[in-house]
Amino acid sequence: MQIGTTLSQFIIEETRLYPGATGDFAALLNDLTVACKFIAAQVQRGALVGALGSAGTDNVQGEAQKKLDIISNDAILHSMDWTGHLAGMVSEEMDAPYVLPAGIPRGKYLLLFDPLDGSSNIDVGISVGTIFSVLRAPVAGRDAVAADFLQPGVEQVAAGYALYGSSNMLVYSTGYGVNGFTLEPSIGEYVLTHTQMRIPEDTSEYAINASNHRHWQEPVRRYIDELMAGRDGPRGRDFNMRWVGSMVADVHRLLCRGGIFLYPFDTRDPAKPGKLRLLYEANPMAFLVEQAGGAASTGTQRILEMEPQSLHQRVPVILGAKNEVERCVAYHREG
Ligand SMILES: O=P(O)(O)OC[C@H]1O[C@](O)(COP(=O)(O)O)[C@@H](O)[C@@H]1O
Ligand SMILES: [Mg+2]
Ligand SMILES: [Mg+2]
Repeated sequence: MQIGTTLSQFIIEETRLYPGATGDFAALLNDLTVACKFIAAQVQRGALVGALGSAGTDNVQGEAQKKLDIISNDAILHSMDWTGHLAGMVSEEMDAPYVLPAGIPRGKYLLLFDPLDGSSNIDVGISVGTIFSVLRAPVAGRDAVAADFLQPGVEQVAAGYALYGSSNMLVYSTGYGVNGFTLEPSIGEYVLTHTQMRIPEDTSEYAINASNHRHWQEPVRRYIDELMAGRDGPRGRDFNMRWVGSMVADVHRLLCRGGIFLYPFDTRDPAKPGKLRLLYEANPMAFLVEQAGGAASTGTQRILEMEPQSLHQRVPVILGAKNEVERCVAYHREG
């Protein structure tokens, strides 16, 4: 019996594809996995270690924070802030860039993350995860400022997520496809289990929070209504719906068996043109989906080409099976 390819081994071998690589990136990713294993352990122990429930505080976006939002945020900050590979970090749970400790060298990478995605699901035992994105610092060796993080998603050096579910997984891409690793608890290592994950161009499964139907714009309403009409409607076949409510789990399903996921523009709050955050959710997931052969759009623009305006900007998200995303985008063009 053999262990298989561990994530550390895979990262180091993949790094050799990049001429002149210093090993900083491999080290960065390895350090991040330590935090993910820690968070996975907290999620698994849940109520036993008092990790469930509300923290009694709000984040910068006015959302109630769960204890695990804060535990996860702190775990990532403190697994990463001593390494010298980073020039800065931003997170969904922090107003401004994290100030790295004094006396630590400033590196060449930026880390952006949603420490616990799907946190409203945490108290009821449903899959949650951590989403991350890595950018190059425009100026290496000094503290990053907020503007340094406002790079379009096409500039991502890597993106990925850890899924805390029925299995604990780590899925990531550096631009050479998407690979998935499962945490083998007996040795505490992520082991390669999902090689070159692909999203088929067509699908019969969609994911959307249908309770917002009345708030959607006409193109999305038309697209979803046609799916729901099934074989009696213009599509002439039936579609199935799945909605976990943790983006990380919904996107993982897409990468495992295909589908389309939508959190579209809606008219509930004019200040929020979408629910999901560009830097912490939309960009990393769009990167993975495109790397797996899918597409990712706001409905009117490729997500990865958006020029971010602010750290906590929200955007509409339509991603997954290429032909379905293109159809939905075409409906937006037709108005
Ligand atoms: O229940 P809603 O309002 O439709 O929102 C669901 C969406 O919100 C999110 O939970 C937002 O993530 P956070 O838990 O990190 O705030 C997504 O994962 C998910 O797709
Ligand atoms: Mg989230
Ligand atoms: Mg979150």
